[in-house]
Amino acid sequence: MDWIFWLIVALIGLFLIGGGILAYRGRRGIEAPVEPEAIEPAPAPGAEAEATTVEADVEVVGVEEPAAPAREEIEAPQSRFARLRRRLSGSQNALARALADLLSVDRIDSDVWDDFEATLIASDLGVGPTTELTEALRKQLAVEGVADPEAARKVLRAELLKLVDPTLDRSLNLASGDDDPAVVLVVGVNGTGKTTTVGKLARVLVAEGKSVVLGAADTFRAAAAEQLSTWGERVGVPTVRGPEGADPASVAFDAVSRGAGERADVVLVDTAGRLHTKVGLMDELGKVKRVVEKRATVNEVLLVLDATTGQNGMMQARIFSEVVDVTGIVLTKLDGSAKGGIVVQVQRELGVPVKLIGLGEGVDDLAPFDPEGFVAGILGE
Ligand SMILES: Nc1nc2c(ncn2[C@@H]2O[C@H](COP(=O)(O)OP(=O)(O)OP(=O)(O)O)[C@@H](O)[C@H]2O)c(=O)[nH]1
Repeated sequence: MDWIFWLIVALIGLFLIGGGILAYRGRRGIEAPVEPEAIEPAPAPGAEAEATTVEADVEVVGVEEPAAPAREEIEAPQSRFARLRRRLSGSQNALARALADLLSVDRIDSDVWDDFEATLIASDLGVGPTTELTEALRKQLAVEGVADPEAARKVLRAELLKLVDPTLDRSLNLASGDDDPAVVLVVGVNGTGKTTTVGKLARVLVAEGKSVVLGAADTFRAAAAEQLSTWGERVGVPTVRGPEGADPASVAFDAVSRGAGERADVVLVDTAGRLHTKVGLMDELGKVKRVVEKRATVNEVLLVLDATTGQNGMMQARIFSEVVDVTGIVLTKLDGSAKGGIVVQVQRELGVPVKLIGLGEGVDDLAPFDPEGFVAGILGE
């Protein structure tokens, strides 16, 4: 009977070992990290040909992963703009000075008007708006006079506001399709503050709870992609970039594909803006837009202009607007410019509103443009 006893012991042993293995495997199954499903964005109809060329053109070498998702509190838009207002009302502001001078004289004779006009032109208001403003003020102040500076100031405020045009829609169009992200192309000459603007804008959007992907399509300068990746890490969003000298359209396409694959809300694409030749620029930016549009709709083309460059900036604005359909202007470095008049001139010439302004090098120094606040700043209020 011994053998029956030993058989029972062996069976119990086997049962216990088998059960242990099963229990261990079961636990591992729950604890094992779930592999993310690879999402391959489906090419848009008709996109295959150019997308294939694009992929053959260049290999996108890296997708910089963000260090950690950042969802910090950022300064409210109104208070960001209030800082600009304070900076504008500083004494270096030519427009503010001209207006203050006008209000301080007892009698406005033709010399005073001539000086006034010259200062307005020097502040980049443009000849047309300068003439309009002077004419309107001459008419109204001839009736009401400047004896009552408060009343005169009111006239000035109203006329300036008319020039800046509070009726324009300055909101960013970030309406995305069901599956596609909203795409914003940021264009402009290098050095105007494009990359910085993309970074600051990403920060604002992330703080609003939006998911963002950055595209470093400024492949001309390796440092530009590096700079954008740094912003991406800082803000906690991925940056899609290619090797130095890669086809910008390819990088832009990949960034938008990645955004679509991840169901991101917005893809911000930083482009290179070398004004080597108008044709070259047209080819480059035209191709970026065309290729991106095979994957998703381009919602906004934001032109970044450096307010300190005055008439040179206006020339750039004209060229870019001929090359690509600009939908909004970002005026940077208004903090360091005595030439706030460029807001009026550039809107007039391009027929496109200033939507955002850069007012410093800090991470929160980008604000939505507010016409009333801007005019108040110019008037030193
Ligand atoms: N004062 C001030 N400086 C700014 C503002 N916006 C950008 N800058 C500075 O302008 C310089 C150029 O900015 P970038 O963002 O590198 O310009 P970019 O157009 O991308 O040029 P590349 O980097 O050459 O492609 C940087 O030193 C920024 O910090 C602003 O609103 N005010």
